[in-house]
Amino acid sequence: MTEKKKLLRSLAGEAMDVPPVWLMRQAGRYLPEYRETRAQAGDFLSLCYNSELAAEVTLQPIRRYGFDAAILFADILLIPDALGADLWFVTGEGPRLSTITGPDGLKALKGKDDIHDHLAPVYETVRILSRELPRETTLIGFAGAPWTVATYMIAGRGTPDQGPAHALRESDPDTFGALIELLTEATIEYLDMQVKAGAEVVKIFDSWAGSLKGEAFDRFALEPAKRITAEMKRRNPGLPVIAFPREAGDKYIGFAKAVDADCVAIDTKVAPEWAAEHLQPDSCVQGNLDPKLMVEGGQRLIDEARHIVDALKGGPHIFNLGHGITPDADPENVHVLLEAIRG
Ligand SMILES: Cc1c2[nH]c(c1CCC(=O)O)Cc1[nH]c(c(CCC(=O)O)c1C)Cc1[nH]c(c(CCC(=O)O)c1C)Cc1[nH]c(c(C)c1CCC(=O)O)C2
Repeated sequence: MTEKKKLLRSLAGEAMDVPPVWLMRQAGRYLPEYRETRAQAGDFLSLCYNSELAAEVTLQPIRRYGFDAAILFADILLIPDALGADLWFVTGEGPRLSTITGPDGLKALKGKDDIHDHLAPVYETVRILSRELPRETTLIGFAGAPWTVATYMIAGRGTPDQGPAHALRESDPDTFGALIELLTEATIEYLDMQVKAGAEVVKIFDSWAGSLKGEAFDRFALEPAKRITAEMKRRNPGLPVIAFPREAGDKYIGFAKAVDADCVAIDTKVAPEWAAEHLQPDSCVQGNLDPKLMVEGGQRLIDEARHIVDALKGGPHIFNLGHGITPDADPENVHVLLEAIRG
């Protein structure tokens, strides 16, 4: 009999003394082997669309550290790229896109079913990974949530307060609503292809969910996540879903249940004890070490990692960071972290 993978056991609701662990952005610039493979690909986007090399960088942190999960190497902004927006990355600054400021910009985009030729290399990356990953490692597929992706499509770049997206939401609710609708539908098609190619879990990254308040949060963060999850589970019965409405604050309460997600990922602002009390009764909780500690290292890293494990060990928990590991993290500190968690 084959043992169920550890990450899948947590997602199914099992509490464990030693939780499964993986890190957001575990394949990335803090690893010298990543920087080398990216240079070989040319640049970040070429790496995302080079299936062999994208699979290689996905596997690098698995070989080095033996994480319980691998996350497909890609980016949340490949969806706008596939829909026909222009996308490029400015080194040291971040993404740039053509902007959507009204109905014309929206009309110029492709339909939800016209994305697959463009995204075929991503599906191929997933197929390679499902062949090459160790038996015990779970393969996570992902997409950005419609709101977070829309914030980049509207502003044409990352913004501190998502101001342009909020402004369009107020001034042209039809265009804004239609963009969210298109992204919701395209995301379903995209994630479904990832699952058909071998992804065992999907995660929905809503990095800017926290800037939506009150009813706007329910309409543009919760509702799209709920629709995506429902359709993914209808098409793929038993598929586990991780939702990450980052910085949702009190809106974390009841989110997993309302969305029917198996797991909710929490950011660094959430106290793990609070998550144990308010979130774990509904679902598995993923998180939430401060990525700064991966730079700092030392006893604080060990103490904080153990604190999180202890606070959440009464229910299902996947150990992770509260946001992505940063390029200045020390690769040695990942060993320190794993030793603190696994002993
Ligand atoms: C908002 C967002 C993006 N991308 C993503 C999000 C949501 C999560 C979050 O809030 O961080 C998600 C993402 N981006 C990447 C992954 C791959 C999987 C993983 O290892 O976690 C995932 C899941 C690779 C990446 N995506 C990016 C890199 C760095 C690119 C490089 O190699 O230079 C990686 C490894 C680039 C990227 N991509 C994006 C930005 C704003 C940037 C620039 C900032 C930065 O440079 O860190 C958009």
